[in-house]
Amino acid sequence: MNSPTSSPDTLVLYGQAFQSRLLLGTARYPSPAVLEAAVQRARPAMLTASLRRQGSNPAESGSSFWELLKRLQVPVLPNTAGCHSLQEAITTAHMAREVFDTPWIKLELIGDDYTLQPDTLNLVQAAEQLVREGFYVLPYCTEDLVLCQRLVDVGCQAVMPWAAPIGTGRGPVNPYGLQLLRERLDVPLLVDAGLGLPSHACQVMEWGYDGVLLNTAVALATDPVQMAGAFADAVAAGRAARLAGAMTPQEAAQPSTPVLGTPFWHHAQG
Ligand SMILES: CC(=O)[C@@H](O)[C@H](O)COP(=O)(O)O
Repeated sequence: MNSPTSSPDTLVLYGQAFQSRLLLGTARYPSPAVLEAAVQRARPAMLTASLRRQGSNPAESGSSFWELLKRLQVPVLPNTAGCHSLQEAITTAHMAREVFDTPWIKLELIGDDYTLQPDTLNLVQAAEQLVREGFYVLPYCTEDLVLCQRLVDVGCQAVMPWAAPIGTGRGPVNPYGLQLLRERLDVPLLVDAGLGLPSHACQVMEWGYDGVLLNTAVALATDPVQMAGAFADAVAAGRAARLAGAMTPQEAAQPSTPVLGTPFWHHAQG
């Protein structure tokens, strides 16, 4: 984490600036060594960690996973993965704040076990309570515009819609909905879950998303370290393209090499 003014194009969430726009999950890697190498390659803004899934207390020494997290020196974003009720998510967030000594929480409240779709009916209430308690809440949600607007209304300074169900790697299944959401909401938006290829990440960044959070596509790649690098490069490329301003697609072919006149195209002529 850096000061908000350290670079001209930083990701700023809850007033804190990050040099990378990629957030990585830490589950399902073949080994701690591979996870470590993947993180070193991608240098993500944050690493998610689940208290419930790791099943041990990071405050206790001797747990190799928690030791590894500390060694990596990447900010940890605890999550409430696996929580199915509002109270369970709130309690897990409280525990995470205590053990990680951080106000950050990725709020995951599962409403359907088959699709792992978030419980959109209770998510807003959970987010509202955690924001009121001083948490920096990053809610995992669907791309529903009204839901995302309500999350912003209750104080979420960033929102994380899915591209597709967690772990499917299908990429953005509702491109129209995700693009519409980007147009309508003026807060940082990060796509969380369902990305399978670096091109998916690049695509959502080109649409103007501020970052992506992913896990499975890197952890289950044949070479997770190389894939971590590919995603980091894709996120940076998509962001650069967004900032560069894409050309407008044309109906008809236009020769890129004019036969006569100047080889330079002046905007005034366009
Ligand atoms: C680990 C984590 O934070 C996941 O909850 C996240 O949603 C990533 O999803 P994928 O595994 O589909 O990338």
